[in-house]
Amino acid sequence: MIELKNIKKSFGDKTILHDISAVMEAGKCNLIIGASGSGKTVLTKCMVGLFKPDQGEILYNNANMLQMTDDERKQLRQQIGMLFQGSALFDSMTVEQNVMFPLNMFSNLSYKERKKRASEVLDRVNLKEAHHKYPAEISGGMKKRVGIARAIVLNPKYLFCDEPNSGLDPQTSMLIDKLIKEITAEYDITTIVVTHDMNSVMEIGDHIMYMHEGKKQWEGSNQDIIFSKNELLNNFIFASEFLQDAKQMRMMQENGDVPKEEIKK
Ligand SMILES: Nc1ncnc2c1ncn2[C@@H]1O[C@H](COP(=O)(O)OP(=O)(O)OP(=O)(O)O)[C@@H](O)[C@H]1O
Repeated sequence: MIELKNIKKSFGDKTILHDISAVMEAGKCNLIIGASGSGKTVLTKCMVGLFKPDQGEILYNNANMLQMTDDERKQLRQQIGMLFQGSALFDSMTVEQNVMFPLNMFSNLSYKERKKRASEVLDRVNLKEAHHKYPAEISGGMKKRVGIARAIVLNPKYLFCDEPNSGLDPQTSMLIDKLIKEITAEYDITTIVVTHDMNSVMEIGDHIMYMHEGKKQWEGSNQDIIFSKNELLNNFIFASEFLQDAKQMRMMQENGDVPKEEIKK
């Protein structure tokens, strides 16, 4: 579990994060959603230690990251896996070499053990056949899978995914979402996903935090989100036809037929 307490962050005289408190639940997919510029990236960079908040606490299983020694922070960093936007693979390395990279850097395993571990995680993300291919030879969806394999190869307790569906077609996006959700539950990871994708919100959003202009405006589950009374959140999510349809279906199940113009109310 990760707990944020009263996080504030400014750049110069511009306040980016205003007093954010939230909980990222263990074994769940915790989504951070919000419009461009709302502070999602700055917040996640604070959470992984790339930015230092001006104020507040970031508790990883009750230990405040901001008060850790360098060694403690280094140890914590090794428990965090990251899936970057665009996958960020090394083009000059094969798929297998990309996945082995964190093991080469941070583990004491022998070459044979590292190869075995890379093979295990590549199998887990259904990339048995791609070990010796280069990133340029595989599809965007496969690159994301390699990125996921690399992010989990050190058995992290925490997984950060930045826009995991960017650049993917809807079907591949769904497969990547499903994989992230399965891995989160299987390995009991605290997963944080920054996304604009409303399909993901409904599919994998165990816990969702909505940010607007650097403030947390709402948090809840994908079961609650379509019935939220928060006007800013509603304007944001119901820009998506998909969620309007989801809400209509839910209301029809519960109350009988409801005309579409009623849904935004
Ligand atoms: N290093 C920085 N220095 C100064 N301002 C920054 C820095 N990083 C981000 N900002 C500002 O912080 C604000 C929030 O940016 P952030 O990247 O967190 O938004 P976001 O919600 O992640 O947007 P997007 O969905 O487009 O990625 C923006 O106004 C941005 O210009």
